[in-house]
Amino acid sequence: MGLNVYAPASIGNLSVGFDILGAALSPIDGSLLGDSVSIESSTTGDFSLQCVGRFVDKLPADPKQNIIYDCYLAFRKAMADMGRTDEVAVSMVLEKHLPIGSGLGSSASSIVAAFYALNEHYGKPFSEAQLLAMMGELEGQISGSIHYDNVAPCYLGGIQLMLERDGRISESLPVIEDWYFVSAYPGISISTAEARSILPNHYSRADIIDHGRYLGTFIHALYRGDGQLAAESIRDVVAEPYRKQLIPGFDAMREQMMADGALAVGISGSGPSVFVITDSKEKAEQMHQWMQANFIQNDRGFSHVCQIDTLGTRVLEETA
Ligand SMILES: Nc1ncnc2c1ncn2[C@@H]1O[C@H](COP(=O)(O)OP(=O)(O)OP(=O)(O)O)[C@@H](O)[C@H]1O
Ligand SMILES: N[C@@H](CCO)C(=O)O
Repeated sequence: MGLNVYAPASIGNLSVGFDILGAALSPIDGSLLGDSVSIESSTTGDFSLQCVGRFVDKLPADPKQNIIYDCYLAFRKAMADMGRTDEVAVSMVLEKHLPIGSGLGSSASSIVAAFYALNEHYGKPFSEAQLLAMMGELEGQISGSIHYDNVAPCYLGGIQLMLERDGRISESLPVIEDWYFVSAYPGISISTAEARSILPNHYSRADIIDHGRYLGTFIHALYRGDGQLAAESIRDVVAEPYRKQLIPGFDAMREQMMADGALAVGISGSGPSVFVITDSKEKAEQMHQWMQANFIQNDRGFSHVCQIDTLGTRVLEETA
């Protein structure tokens, strides 16, 4: 029996909770924005990985350099640690729909889809919390430090706040139902590790106070269902001032979106994708058109009108 698992794109940080907030995205036109992984028992007795999809060309040529293989090794080791050593190897297919270094949680999407598929295939040996811990570790291998703000929303859906306590890595926050997100990827790539390395090691007292106030107000406003206040609190003093120089046309885009009635504008994860929040579907469609005409740099770029994906990672198909 085989399975096909889909893991949605995500916005790390949400511009107000660096490394500790993230949201999963779902295009409102019903299309899928995320990687998927198919899995079945190997007929040769060896692990195999085949990669297909629009953004496959920038993946490492050797499947054993793909993060999916590291997920498989980590999963098998964890199973061996619980005494399961005689399991049959698997054949996996990765459909790579998220561009690498996009700010859409591309590696997270592959990692989460892979672990979820492995867990389903081997009869769910691990709990949600155990899987999330493994996902975070693998994401940390790629970007240089463990952060869950892509893997947690990608896996669990919704808006996630990282608690990072034993067994409670992440918890869901309330979602503002009438928020529309325009998510635009300009078509260039930014390495997460590099985008982290340009951030300051120290912040001023004023920045720390502002950051605490914006984040506290944001979470308070979500619990009150006050979308206006929540969106107004989306202000980034930690990353945007330093990272926006890596994104061509960022300031002009922000100015245009605010003039067009955006409630908030920010960098998606470590960029170069950006997100815009509005409470009007019509405005979101207009902003999406503007992004396509003005922000996207080449034919690899794209834009989508999305809402929060509350389902998270799921099985799309089971085959006999
Ligand atoms: N399945 C995979 N998906 C994405 N990246 C992979 C995968 N397998 C290996 N890699 C490697 O991992 C690195 C991912 O880099 P990085 O963390 O900057 O990108 P990302 O996770 O795609 O970024 P973002 O979260 O901004 O979308 C690249 O060097 C890429 O070649
Ligand atoms: N929180 C991470 C997300 C990376 O996608 C960062 O901004 O570096």
